[in-house]
Amino acid sequence: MTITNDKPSQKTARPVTPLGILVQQLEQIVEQGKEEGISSQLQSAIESAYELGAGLDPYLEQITTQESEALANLDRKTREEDWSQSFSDGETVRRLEQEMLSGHIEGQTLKMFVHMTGAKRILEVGMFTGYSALAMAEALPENGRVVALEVDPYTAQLGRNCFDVSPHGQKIEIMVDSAINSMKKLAADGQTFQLAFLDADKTEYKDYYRLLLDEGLLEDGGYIFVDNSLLQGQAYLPPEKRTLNGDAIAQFNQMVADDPRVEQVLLPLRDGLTMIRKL
Ligand SMILES: C[S@@+](CC[C@H](N)C(=O)[O-])C[C@H]1O[C@@H](n2cnc3c(N)ncnc32)[C@H](O)[C@@H]1O
Repeated sequence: MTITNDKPSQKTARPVTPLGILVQQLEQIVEQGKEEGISSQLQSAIESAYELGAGLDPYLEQITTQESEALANLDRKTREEDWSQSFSDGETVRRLEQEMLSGHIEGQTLKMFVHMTGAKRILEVGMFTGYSALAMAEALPENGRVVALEVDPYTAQLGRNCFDVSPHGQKIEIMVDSAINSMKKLAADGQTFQLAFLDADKTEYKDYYRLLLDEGLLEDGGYIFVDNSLLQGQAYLPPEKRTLNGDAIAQFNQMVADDPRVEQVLLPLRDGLTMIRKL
């Protein structure tokens, strides 16, 4: 059995989703089985399990509407960047990595959600190089707006350069500051949003959620989409297997589940995407 992965972005990116991690582990078990000469029946069973898992993401990529040229360009620029060098050189204020980018499937999902909800004012918390911001902007009408929050000026500028070559880029306004500061400013200005996408500091998700619901940033009937709500499986793995971020996500998920002001569903897409509706 040959294990291949044709997509250049996936060759170098380390797995950051429960499925990606599971597939990597199965790949190691398949190889180990060959070395240790296990029974052909067991070898064949683990190869089938590997095949089932490994085929899913490439298939989703294949049958999902292809991304625009502007999104493909943004993805390429993000992968070309040497993020660890940029951090060592002091260009980025945070340690960033290409794996942070949401990408094709999640971008198309968010774009579809914007069409379905008819949202015109969107708040993105955690922009990075702007893949999700631009994907959502592509679904907005001309008078729609995405306010994208990002603490790192370098990545915000990289995103801005990519937005400027898209016909939808002018719908995106970037605020460079800590997300909490920006959200407080927006609330003080009386700004409201119909849709918010949370994707910044996992340990601050609870604060973003409270600011949206308690400070009036999210309109009644509005939606919050939350990325990484499975956090590589740590949300449901035993507490001793969780990192600080895993703990934060598990607590955040429970807080949302216990909140009678909303209804929600956690979609097992990529690293988990929770859809929350304010009642
Ligand atoms: C996972 S990435 C966002 C990915 C992006 N949504 C996409 O689709 O490509 C998280 C981003 O949030 C930013 N971030 C982290 N903590 C932040 C904070 N406290 N305030 C504002 N931005 C923050 C990071 O600099 C990083 O660029």
